[in-house]
Amino acid sequence: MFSTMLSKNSNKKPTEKLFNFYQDSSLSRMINFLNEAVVVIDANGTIEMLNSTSASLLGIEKDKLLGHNLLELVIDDTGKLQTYVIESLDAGQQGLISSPPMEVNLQADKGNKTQVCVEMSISTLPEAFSSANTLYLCILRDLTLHKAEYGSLLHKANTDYLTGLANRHRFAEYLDKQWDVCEQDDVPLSIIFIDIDHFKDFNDQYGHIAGDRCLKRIGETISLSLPNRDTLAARYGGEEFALVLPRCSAQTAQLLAIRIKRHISQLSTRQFALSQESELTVSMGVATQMENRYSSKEGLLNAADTLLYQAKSQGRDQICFL
Ligand SMILES: Nc1nc2c(ncn2[C@@H]2O[C@H](COP(=O)(O)OP(=O)(O)OP(=O)(O)O)[C@@H](O)[C@H]2O)c(=O)[nH]1
Repeated sequence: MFSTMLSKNSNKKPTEKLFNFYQDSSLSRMINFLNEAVVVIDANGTIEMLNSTSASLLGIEKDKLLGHNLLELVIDDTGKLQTYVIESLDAGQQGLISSPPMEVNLQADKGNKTQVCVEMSISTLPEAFSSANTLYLCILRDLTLHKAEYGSLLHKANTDYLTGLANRHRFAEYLDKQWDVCEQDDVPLSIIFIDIDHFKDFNDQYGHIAGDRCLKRIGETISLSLPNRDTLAARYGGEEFALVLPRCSAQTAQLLAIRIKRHISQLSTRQFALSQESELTVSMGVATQMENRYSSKEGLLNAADTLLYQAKSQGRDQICFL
């Protein structure tokens, strides 16, 4: 599999087996003791030495890698990384270099993994190790675990734990971005606020656990009612939800609000494992930025909030919009 990968990328044969020369060198013996994945390349990127840790990182036997070009293993459609590595190597010919670490995807052959994400740093080896040719030490650090952990932390930082919707932080970030798009492209942007009516009474009557189940179910109902992937639904506060609707006119936002309200009203309290049937209603405020109606995103948010409180003060269970 690895040879197929390489032959796809290059018609070149492995370069003259200079690596045989280095195989028993003290450097080669030394890197084999290291826990870090280390690859030694020449100025063209040809792999002259590597240790077992790097071979196992890529899931490719050492002998198959020796003599091949490290750049052929780099996966980068733009070619920017290859250029960067080549430039670093060229610079290394002029003097000692130590490139800042960069994130690279390398071809691999590990079970069902055909690539591995690593942080690569390149430094020139002192002449004493290099004989006639300049050699470079590439240290590869596996980022797979780090990336998975980062992804999971990012998800947690942006998500409301109870409902799985976006949290307020993510809401603010997304609104910022969409406000800029709305200003630049002169397209509408709508906000919907949704607040459960008399939720304190619900909690008092059925308890907080049932209250949590109710919030979760309403979150799911909102999610399932969203028109497209650009719409962001967030839990804005305790029993309040908020939606950002990019490129969405006032009329479309109002129709969506009506749909969500209908779907929520179809939820029966029996679904929250309660014996008694009682009505669950929400109040909503809908505001749209169009024709520069608001001078800031805060103005837009205030408008949606004021409309929500108008809906509450007019008797709840209704939608207010301009
Ligand atoms: N179960 C549960 N309750 C919550 C959570 N967050 C906030 N609440 C409750 O939501 C209720 C909100 O009460 P209020 O702000 O008085 O609003 P309300 O009773 O819905 O009345 P109106 O909004 O005026 O219709 C409080 O009882 C909070 O304890 C939560 O995560 N879980």
